[in-house]
Amino acid sequence: MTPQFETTAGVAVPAVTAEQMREVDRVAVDEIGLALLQMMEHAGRNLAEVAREVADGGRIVVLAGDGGNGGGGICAARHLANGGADVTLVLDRDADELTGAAARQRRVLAATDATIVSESDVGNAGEHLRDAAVVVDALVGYGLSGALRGTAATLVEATADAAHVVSLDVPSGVDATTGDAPGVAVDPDVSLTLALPKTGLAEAAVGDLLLADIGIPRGVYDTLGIDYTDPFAGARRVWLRNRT
Ligand SMILES: NC(=O)C1=CN([C@@H]2O[C@H](COP(=O)(O)OP(=O)(O)OC[C@H]3O[C@@H](n4cnc5c(N)ncnc54)[C@H](O)[C@@H]3O)[C@@H](O)[C@H]2O)[C@@H](O)CC1
Ligand SMILES: [K+]
Repeated sequence: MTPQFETTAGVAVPAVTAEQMREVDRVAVDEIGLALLQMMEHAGRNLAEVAREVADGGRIVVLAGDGGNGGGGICAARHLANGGADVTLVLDRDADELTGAAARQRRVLAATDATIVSESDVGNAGEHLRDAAVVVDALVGYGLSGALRGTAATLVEATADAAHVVSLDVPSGVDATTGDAPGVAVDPDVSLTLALPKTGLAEAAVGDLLLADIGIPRGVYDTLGIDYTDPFAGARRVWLRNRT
């Protein structure tokens, strides 16, 4: 039985596997014409607003990988810096290794006064996270393959002592479909998942669960035969709970 979620207003929200979400992404981009950067901007803006609320004026550290999840985190760092927050971006690889949308987001971030730490400067990962009011986890989302390894794993281990952790889409290290953690995984206070909740979020430790509207038109879900009712009612994001 596919786990179901619902909004606090009682609207049923279907959960999807990583594979199904990849299909949603593909149809949105290839068939409907929505650009990845458009969806990523909504992801990043929502993430920035959530992180800003939790930080309450304190320092924010964003951990970012090199995929769509990382791109959303780097975008959030821009919106946070634009709003005057004290933001540090810590990358799990060197900045010049970033590709695609994540590279584009990092290029734009350079026009803010955010501090950018590349993998080679990470050194003692805990150092960068020590006095953060909020750590944003944008290392890996539904693109996880196997147990977290390398700098991403090191950074995830350092989040254990963080005051507050907000994960983008899926806590890094958690399998979006099953909820299993093959290796280390983030144990967040809040997870901000995108467009539709993933089936694994019903099983994993996700903290409080928020669903963000990233502007996907219902025609994408209709094309894929996903029974979708708008859960947002005009809001940018809504709280979800497991549907018993
Ligand atoms: N419609 C959607 O669902 C959208 C999703 N977006 C984001 O895009 C994400 C999916 O993007 P991608 O497919 O690029 O994948 P991810 O960004 O989830 O993960 C890929 C990255 O994780 C790293 N990685 C994977 N397994 C690892 C492991 N075991 N150890 C260390 N590093 C590992 C890869 O090197 C790569 O850098 C979603 O989770 C979401 O955050 C947004 O960009 C906007 C649209
Ligand atoms: K994540």
